[in-house]
Parts: sequence; C-alpha cells; structure tokens
Amino acid sequence: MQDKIGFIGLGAMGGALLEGLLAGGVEPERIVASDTLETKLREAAEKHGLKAMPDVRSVAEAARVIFVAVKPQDMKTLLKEIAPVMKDGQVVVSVAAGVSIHDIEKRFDREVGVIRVMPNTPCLVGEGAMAASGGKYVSDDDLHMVVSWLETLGIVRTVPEKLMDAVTGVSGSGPAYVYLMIEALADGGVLNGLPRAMALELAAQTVLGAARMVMETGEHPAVLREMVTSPGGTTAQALFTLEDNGFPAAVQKAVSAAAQKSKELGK
Ligand SMILES: NC(=O)C1=CN([C@@H]2O[C@H](COP(=O)(O)OP(=O)(O)OC[C@H]3O[C@@H](n4cnc5c(N)ncnc54)[C@H](OP(=O)(O)O)[C@@H]3O)[C@@H](O)[C@H]2O)C=CC1
Ligand SMILES: O=C(O)[C@@H]1CCC=N1
Repeated sequence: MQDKIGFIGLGAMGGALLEGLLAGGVEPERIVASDTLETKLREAAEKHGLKAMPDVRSVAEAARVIFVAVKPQDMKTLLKEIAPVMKDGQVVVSVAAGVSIHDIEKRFDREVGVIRVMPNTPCLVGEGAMAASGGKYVSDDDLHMVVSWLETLGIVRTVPEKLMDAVTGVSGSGPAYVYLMIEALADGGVLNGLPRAMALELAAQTVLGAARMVMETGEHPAVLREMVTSPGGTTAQALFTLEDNGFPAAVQKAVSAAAQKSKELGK
C-alpha cells in the first residue's frame, strides 16, 4: 500500500496545493487532512473524497509525508502538538513563510525530514512558481518524490534555503502584485471608456500573453518591451509616465518589503 499524504491547514495555500495534487493524479484515498475550521474540512472531504481526521495528531500518525500549511505564527503550537507522535523517516513539507528548516527540525526529537517550499496560489491552475529546499534528515528520494508531485502544479526550483525570503518576495507574494496590476490596467481602460468586463478580460489576457512571450521566446523583457514601443508612439509615452511615477522602483521596494517581512515572520 502507498504511503498516506497528510494535509494540516486547508486555507488558501493548503487548499490550492491539495487541489493541485489531486488534479495531478494523486489518489484522494491517499490523503488524510485536518483543519481547525470543521466546515472547511468537511467540505474538502465531501468534495474530494479524502479522509477528514479529528485532529492533527491523527494526521501525523497516519501519514508519512505531511504538508503543513498553517500561518507562520501557528507553526510553533502545531509542531509541539504533533511532535510526540512523529517518527524517524517521516517528512514534513512546510510552506510557512519565513520559518526555517532548522526551526522545524528542532521541534522533534526524531530524525524527521523537513522540506521547505514556497509555492504560490496559481498552483490551483497548474501554473505555480515554487522553490524548495531540503533539510539534513530528508533523503534524496523523498526530496525528489515531493518535488515531482509539486511539478504537476507548476515549476519548482531547488534553492539554498537562504534564498527563500527573496523567493517569497518575488513569486510567493508576487501573484498579488500582478492582480493589482491587472486591476489597475482594467481601471485605466474603464477610465478611457471601455466596458468593465471587456477591460478586465483584455488586461488579464495581456498579462498572460506577455508572460508567455517571456517564457517561450527566451528574450529579455527589455527586448520584448522594445518590440511594443514604436518611436514617437503611445507605448513610449506610457512607459515614460510609469518610469516618471517610480513604477520599477515601487515594484522592487515591494519585493524587498515582502522578503524583509518573511525574515521577521521567522523570528
Ligand atoms: N496564501 C498564499 O498565497 C501563500 C501562503 N503561504 C504560506 O501558507 C501558509 C498558510 O497560508 P494561507 O493559506 O494564506 O492561510 P490561511 O489562514 O488561509 O490557512 C491556514 C489554515 O490553517 C488552519 N490552521 C491553523 N492552525 C491549525 C492547526 N493547528 N491545525 C489545523 N489547521 C490549522 C487555519 O484555521 P484558522 O483560520 O481557524 O486559524 C486555516 O484554515 C502560511 O504559512 C503562508 O506563509 C506560502 C505561499 C503562498
Ligand atoms: O502573505 C503571506 O504572508 C503569504 C506568504 C507568501 C504569500 N502569501
């Protein structure tokens, strides 16, 4: 029989990872899950046919690999709760921003493997951007297994743990900045007379198309930007306005602010 896979925390990110793994072919019979919110747990159990567990210890007892997707501030309490039943060879996959592998390992007096992952919500549609780092007790086989599951939800880069705060600033929190950009783009369209639904559709497709151009042509964004920018034309005027209003600096400052907050969450 295949190992069970546990989920603790079925909020925005835990739910997205769960749905992504199921869509990627993991059988629901392998999943055992727990969330403090009973309705959320019951809904997930009914929707996906997974096994709802009465508490987190039951998840830790039943599963060999346990995805933990609770808030960073709840990690200490959660790990304390499951520590007494954790065994050598189990694997905890943590997505908590800022919480280090060492901080998780030290809660157990067993050699529990820890994999720290920074995913993002587009995992829900198979377009996640993720980074992963493995701790000292995790075997290469287990790391490869978890990475291969995650690869069904998007791209996964294995990175040294010290880069995780920067990853959080770019791709973990990144979808939110892009949504803000899409909203602003659409609002700009409405300001200039477009019907709202059409403005939103054009804005979202523009972001999707531009991202695919970067991924599929392999060209630097500056080259692609020049392709759009006709001399003396509309784009040059818009780019000048964005630069003049500090758009590139604002985005870089946002990434640094998120990375800094990630460091603070880990303290
Ligand atoms: N949202 C995102 O895009 C991303 C989030 N992350 C990380 O994912 C983690 C979860 O974030 P997010 O999904 O946004 O947060 P949510 O608050 O949406 O989800 C966390 C869930 O875990 C539940 N929970 C808390 N403590 C326990 C416990 N002891 N046992 C079982 N369930 C528990 C919460 O219940 P309750 O509400 O009752 O506390 C909640 O339902 C965080 O650590 C975050 O850093 C990482 C990358 C991206
Ligand atoms: O906002 C947060 O703290 C989490 C971590 C990355 C994305 N969402």
